[in-house]
Amino acid sequence: MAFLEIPPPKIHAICTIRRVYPIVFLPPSSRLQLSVGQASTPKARAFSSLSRHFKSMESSQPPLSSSHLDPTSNSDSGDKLGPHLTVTQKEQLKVESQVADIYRCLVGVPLHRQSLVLELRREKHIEYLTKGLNQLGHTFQVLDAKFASSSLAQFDPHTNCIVQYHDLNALILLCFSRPWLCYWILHSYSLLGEAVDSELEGRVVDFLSRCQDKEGGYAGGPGQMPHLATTYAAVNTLVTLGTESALSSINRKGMHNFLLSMKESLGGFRMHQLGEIDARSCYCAISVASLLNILDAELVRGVGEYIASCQTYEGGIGGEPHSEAHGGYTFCGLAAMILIDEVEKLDLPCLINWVASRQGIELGFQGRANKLVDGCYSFWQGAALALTQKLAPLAKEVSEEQSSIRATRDYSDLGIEFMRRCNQTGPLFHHLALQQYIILCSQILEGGFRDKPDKYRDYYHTCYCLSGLSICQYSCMRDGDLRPSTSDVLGPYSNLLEQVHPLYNVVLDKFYTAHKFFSRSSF
Ligand SMILES: CC(C)=CCC/C(C)=C/CC/C(C)=C/COP(=O)(O)OP(=O)(O)O
Ligand SMILES: [Zn+2]
Repeated sequence: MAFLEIPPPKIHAICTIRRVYPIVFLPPSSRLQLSVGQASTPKARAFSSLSRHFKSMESSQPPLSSSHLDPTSNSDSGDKLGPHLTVTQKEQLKVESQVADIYRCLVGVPLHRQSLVLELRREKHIEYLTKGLNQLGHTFQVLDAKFASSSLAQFDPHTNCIVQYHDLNALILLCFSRPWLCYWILHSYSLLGEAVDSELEGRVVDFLSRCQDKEGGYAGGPGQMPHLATTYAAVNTLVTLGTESALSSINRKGMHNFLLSMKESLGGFRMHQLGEIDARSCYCAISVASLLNILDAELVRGVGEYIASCQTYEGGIGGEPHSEAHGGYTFCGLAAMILIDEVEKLDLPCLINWVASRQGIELGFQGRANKLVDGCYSFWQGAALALTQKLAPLAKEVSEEQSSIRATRDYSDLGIEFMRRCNQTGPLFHHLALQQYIILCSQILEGGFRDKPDKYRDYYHTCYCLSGLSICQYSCMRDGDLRPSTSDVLGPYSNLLEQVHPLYNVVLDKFYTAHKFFSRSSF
């Protein structure tokens, strides 16, 4: 077959596929594409795909899909993929083909040029983020629901309704609230090692103070109802700013009352008054309480049992009991369990097995079985596995004695203690392969990151692709290591980002500052 003529060892040299993957990544659909391609020799084909790739990355516009791979196309060429394939199967083949095209670009590229191709475009990302920050500067008006959505969705100007969205996760979970935009942009900025000036910092603190409900908690905008997800975003933003005025602007007593008022009799938390209860709302509540040093037995009661009841037969965690396992909820459930020190209630080996199996042939993660790869799961799934590296390999039984200790348990140092633990194993995912997906398939050369080839960049994916990249880079750290070794950072070492605290997804140094600040006083 023609595709076999492409020499495989070059890709192998960039990313040694050790565990799940074959020596070289060439998915079956690449055979199809090569067989209908124009170029006549393997080298010519590799170079024509190289230039197509660069063109599409440079324009930052999604490349047009070729009609024979368009899953919605009913033309007879669509049948070349097989007349009996479902829409999802066709979409999967299309993604595999696009990703294969991108990776094939590296075939024959000399090592010193590979490093260029794998470079993190820091300046461009900062430029893209700064554009968003400047909008924040304009008193946040431009980031109201209608405007904020421009990076995620298109609005019909007549009805003011969403007519098209680019990422359902971002859309349904985050509701375009402005604290989320603050968090995505400022956290990305801090991962890149950038600080904001004091004028902008003051505006952000002032704006978030206006989102803070007088009874506690944060809303998506001034005068709106407080919500756990926006509360999480606002608190993480203020911790990321890390100044005295940012940290002291949080009403911790009010926050404790708000979290208690969201608590439901069986242990879970409601997202907002009369809102839904799920693993995500539990994580938001627990993460915020832990960061602010207001976590106590009253807030923790029943959370472990609720989250354990969301773990499915597959091993991952679903939103609610009996829902499908999903990477987003798996991260939330696992992180919350660690923060309340009840991780033994989960079937950990089964969870690890499920998450590790979500890293696919494209080298990135999917969110759930039989769905498409997406750059944002680099964090949700990657961080879940990074968390398990620090846990004892097997779940332990809880004794009666241990559960009685819980009633008087001090939760204030769990985030610190967790980072002191050494890794029990090496990474349980392919950390170099994932970096390859993030840099080559999600990174936009003009700045920002996207879900996958053929999608637009947005701040949500920029935040979670960078967070996932940081998780990968630091996943091999051993006791006493100050920085990751060069062999664990794909591309030039200048790609190295700041380290994140995987339980909260804030930069580690910012976490330490906040921890010290909130340890000083009780609320
Ligand atoms: C802290 C916090 C708010 C965490 C959120 C965690 C998170 C990302 C959850 C995902 C939930 C969900 C319903 C995804 C399905 O989207 P989809 O069907 O568009 O995507 P898929 O095909 O990849 O499953
Ligand atoms: Zn996504």
